[in-house]
Amino acid sequence: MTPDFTTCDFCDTHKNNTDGTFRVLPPVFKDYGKRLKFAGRAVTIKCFEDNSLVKAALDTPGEGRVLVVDGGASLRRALVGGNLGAAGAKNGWAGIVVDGCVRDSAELALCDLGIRALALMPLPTEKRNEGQRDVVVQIQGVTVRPGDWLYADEDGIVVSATALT
Ligand SMILES: O=C([O-])CC(=O)C(=O)O
Repeated sequence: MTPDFTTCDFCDTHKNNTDGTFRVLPPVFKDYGKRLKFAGRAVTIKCFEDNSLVKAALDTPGEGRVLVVDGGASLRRALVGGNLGAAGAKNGWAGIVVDGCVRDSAELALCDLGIRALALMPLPTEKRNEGQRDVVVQIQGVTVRPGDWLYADEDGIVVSATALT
């Protein structure tokens, strides 16, 4: 089911927010998944050119949440590919937002969840089991905390400390 919201309406309502509870991600993310519009609470991962924790998360039930991956904006390795995308969809994740790269674009386009990332990169990571989960991350300089609400549609991606209606 497509969620019923628009990021533009949220921005109209919250554009004067000054306490940082409403945040807008920079418009640098491209869309690679089957769902353009998705929303859910954030689960965060911070990692660098190692997707061990991303795989571990997507292999567990997503319960409608969004996996937010602070990959340090690396353009050198792909943190999500076709297998991980398919696992995320099968396990009920609403979406994946990667401050970094993904690969297997043809397969990702068939995955029934949202996938946003900076770019495509065919090189995979080396899995060294390094990284952190459930920490405060910076996505393109914007803070995302575990449990924040993330809303993505054709116009952009916004993050809020509370559920938006
Ligand atoms: O396993 C990886 O590193 C990413 C990948 O290629 C996939 O998800 O298919």
